[in-house]
Amino acid sequence: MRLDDLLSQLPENYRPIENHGNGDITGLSLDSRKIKPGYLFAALPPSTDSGLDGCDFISQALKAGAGALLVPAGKDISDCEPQVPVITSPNPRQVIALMAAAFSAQQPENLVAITGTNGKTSVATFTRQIWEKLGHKAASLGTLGLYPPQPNAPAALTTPDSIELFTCLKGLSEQDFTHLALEASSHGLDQYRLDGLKPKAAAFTNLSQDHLDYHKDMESYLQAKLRLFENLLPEGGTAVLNADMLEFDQIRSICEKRKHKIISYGHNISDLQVVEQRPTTDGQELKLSLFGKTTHLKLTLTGSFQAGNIMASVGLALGCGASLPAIVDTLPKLSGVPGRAEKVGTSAKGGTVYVDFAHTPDAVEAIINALRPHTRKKLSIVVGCGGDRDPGKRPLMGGIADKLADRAYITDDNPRSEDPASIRAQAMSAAPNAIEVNDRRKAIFKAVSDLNDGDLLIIAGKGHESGQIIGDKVLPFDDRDVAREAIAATLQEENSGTDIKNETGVTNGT
Ligand SMILES: CC(=O)N[C@H]1[C@@H](OP(=O)(O)OP(=O)(O)OC[C@H]2O[C@@H](n3ccc(=O)[nH]c3=O)[C@H](O)[C@@H]2O)O[C@H](CO)[C@@H](O)[C@@H]1O[C@H](C)C(=O)N[C@@H](C)C(=O)N[C@H](CCC(=O)O)C(=O)O
Repeated sequence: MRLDDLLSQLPENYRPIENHGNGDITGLSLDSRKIKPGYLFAALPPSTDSGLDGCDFISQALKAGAGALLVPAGKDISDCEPQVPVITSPNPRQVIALMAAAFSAQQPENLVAITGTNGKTSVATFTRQIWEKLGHKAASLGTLGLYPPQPNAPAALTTPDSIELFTCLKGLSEQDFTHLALEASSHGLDQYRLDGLKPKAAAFTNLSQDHLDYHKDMESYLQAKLRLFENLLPEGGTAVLNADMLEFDQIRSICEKRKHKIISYGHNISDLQVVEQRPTTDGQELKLSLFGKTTHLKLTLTGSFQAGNIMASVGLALGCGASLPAIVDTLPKLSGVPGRAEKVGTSAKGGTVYVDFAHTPDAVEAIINALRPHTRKKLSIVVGCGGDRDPGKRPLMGGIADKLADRAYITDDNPRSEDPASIRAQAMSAAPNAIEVNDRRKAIFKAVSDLNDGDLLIIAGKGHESGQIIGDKVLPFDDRDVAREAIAATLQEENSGTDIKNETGVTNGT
């Protein structure tokens, strides 16, 4: 594609301010290591103080055959002596996303995006399942990757970078996927990774403290998420908003100004209202008011918060034109999301073990409250906090676990480059009754071995993840596998009479 043709497809007010020359563009990349001959290289400024500057890789990109450059306006790159067209923009991140969307050209026709601190993965998964059950070819993309899996699918990030994202959307369209539910992380929205997306509907699940290492304060975090409704969802698109959120009125008024159709949901009075919830042994029974009409429903999903997630998915499916009765018919058949309130087994003495991805104060509180009705006896939780991430969360998470659970075990999550003992100490500072265990595996073994008949254990933090990040290494670690091993050990202990508690290595506790 000719560079000028590509640029002419961008909205007028987003076109780069300078354009020196023209040429054929064979592809786009924001990573010099992925440049092939004829590609345009977008040299992006760092997104954080410790990030790298893409302009430092221009020479490398030119050596690899870059056919054009996109650089930040005002940046002097004369040292690199580029002999290719150079375009400049005050916001190259946004411009490369819009270019990626124009270059890839195709997106599934029914595309929805979900933002919010918690629940994005569940809502994306349930929305995909609803569509599948209605007979559509549907996919979901987010923290769990692309489902159904496809070759060359984006990996690693919840919201992939713009080039991976739009290449993926094109691939899905070419394979006749008509529906896609996409998670929109606050990093992704803030870094314009999704600009150029054409969603029909967007949902805001909730807002609580997370990612303040990046966004600095809650207002900036909220503003990043609001970009989905203010900048990406087109006029007339459907905004699915959680009426239980403190920020509901603020978000609703933004959506009204943008002339979005609004569908509210939640426990408060709303279009898709959860009026009553009753936990059952294998799920829950709901009394709903759907646009004023009372409806009773049985879900095979554990966890009271799943009712809200289901309502968000109903709103998104409505926003893409499905009929309410048809959607409601699919709901009893929806299945849970891996690593989200996932039941992994029962210990020898009869305690049930769940794994959940909860890694924010709010999510820890929500999962405890959601699973509490499912136990007749004691509820325990294993929890840890990530290194190199918002340290303000640590005492909050420790405090909530200590206060709401009958037994809290504080251990390591992904310590990354930080000293795990120091992270645990910050969580323990607000958790006077918690038990500190200096190794996640040992903590899970101890918590499982402490379970008695009717108890319930939540292993929080890592959900579906299959690795633990220690230093710069990702070591194999899946909470579900470790929990199953620990459960097997209790059965073995019961059969052989050995005491595995002596092998749990608890270093300190109160
Ligand atoms: C903090 C953050 O979000 N950083 C993202 C940001 O990186 P950055 O631009 O600041 O810095 P950099 O990656 O060090 O490099 C700068 C530029 O130089 C380029 N480069 C770098 C090296 C090289 O040899 N050649 C080269 O061209 C890079 O491609 C990049 O364009 O832009 C990059 C390109 O899009 C992202 O890959 C990178 O995500 C990093 C890997 C990351 O870990 N992000 C996490 C925090 C994230 O985005 N998480 C969210 C939320 C998850 C959740 O909700 O829990 C997500 O959506 O996953």
